[in-house]
Amino acid sequence: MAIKGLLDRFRKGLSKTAQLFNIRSWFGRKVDQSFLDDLEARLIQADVGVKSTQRIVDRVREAYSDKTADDDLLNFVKAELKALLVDPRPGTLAVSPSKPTVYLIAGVNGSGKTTSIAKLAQRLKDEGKTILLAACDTFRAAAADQLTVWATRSGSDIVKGAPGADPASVAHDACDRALARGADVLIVDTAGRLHTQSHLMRELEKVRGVLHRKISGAPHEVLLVLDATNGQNAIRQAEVFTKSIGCTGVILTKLDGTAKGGVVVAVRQTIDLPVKFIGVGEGIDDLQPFDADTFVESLFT
Ligand SMILES: Nc1nc2c(ncn2[C@@H]2O[C@H](COP(=O)(O)OP(=O)(O)OP(=O)(O)O)[C@@H](O)[C@H]2O)c(=O)[nH]1
Repeated sequence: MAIKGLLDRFRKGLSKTAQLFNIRSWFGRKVDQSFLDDLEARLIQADVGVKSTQRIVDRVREAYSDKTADDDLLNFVKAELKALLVDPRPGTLAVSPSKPTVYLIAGVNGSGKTTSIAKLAQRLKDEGKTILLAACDTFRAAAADQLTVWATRSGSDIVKGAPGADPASVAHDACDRALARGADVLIVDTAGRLHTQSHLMRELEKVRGVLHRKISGAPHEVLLVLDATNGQNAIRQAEVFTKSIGCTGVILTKLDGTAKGGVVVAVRQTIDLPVKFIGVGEGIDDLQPFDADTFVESLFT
């Protein structure tokens, strides 16, 4: 997508957070304690996180005390946010040298997992790849049906088990089919789980184990789907999942529905996971690769 188109899509999707960050409306104000308090409150409200907020406010205090807020200060705040988002790791998804590349997708119910898998499948399909979906959420009866609808729409193949079947055995069958058919990518959907349900965590570890045994280097990414509207709670979920299954990246959904867009900074700073994709709407094109520059620019329109 052209840079301009991407920026527009980000802007539209992030407009709620951008309303909080309307520093332009503060132009002409003196940078005094009341200004710094306002800035702090906005950053906290946007769920940037306490530590990162403090760092930004301190840096603004050092550089701008008793000056007047202007474009220069705005650019300074943007640069501070970008610095907090710098990530040396590649933003793109890992690709295995041999077929199939396996992506394991996890996240609590309602986080936007199924929708994100559908959007990801469509994206990879558009790149000319063949996709196999594995419906390993056998816990929730409707999950496989939902995934089947999306598989049909994106023209992807799907492996599913009977309701209540062992998810690890579905994963096993999916690996066999992906290998037999030479699929480029195997995307594995898993049950949504709450961190209090340790048996479900163990189940996820079991699925991971099957993928690892069946396919060289798999899973090549373990992507955690987090709902941005949960703000700091999403961070706590991420800590639990990462401990259990070693996530490699985050898909942060529903940024369009929240002013808590600052949670992107918290994900990077608190749990040290790269945000790989962000969801900025319900449409099939609304899963976008995360780009720190475009993200920050979209917050200050
Ligand atoms: N506005 C908006 N809605 C989204 C986004 N991603 C997902 N949704 C919506 O969130 C709701 C839940 O999404 P699902 O994909 O069903 O969530 P899930 O995690 O698979 O949940 P279960 O199927 O219950 O396990 C749906 O109504 C989606 O359309 C997004 O980026 N923006």
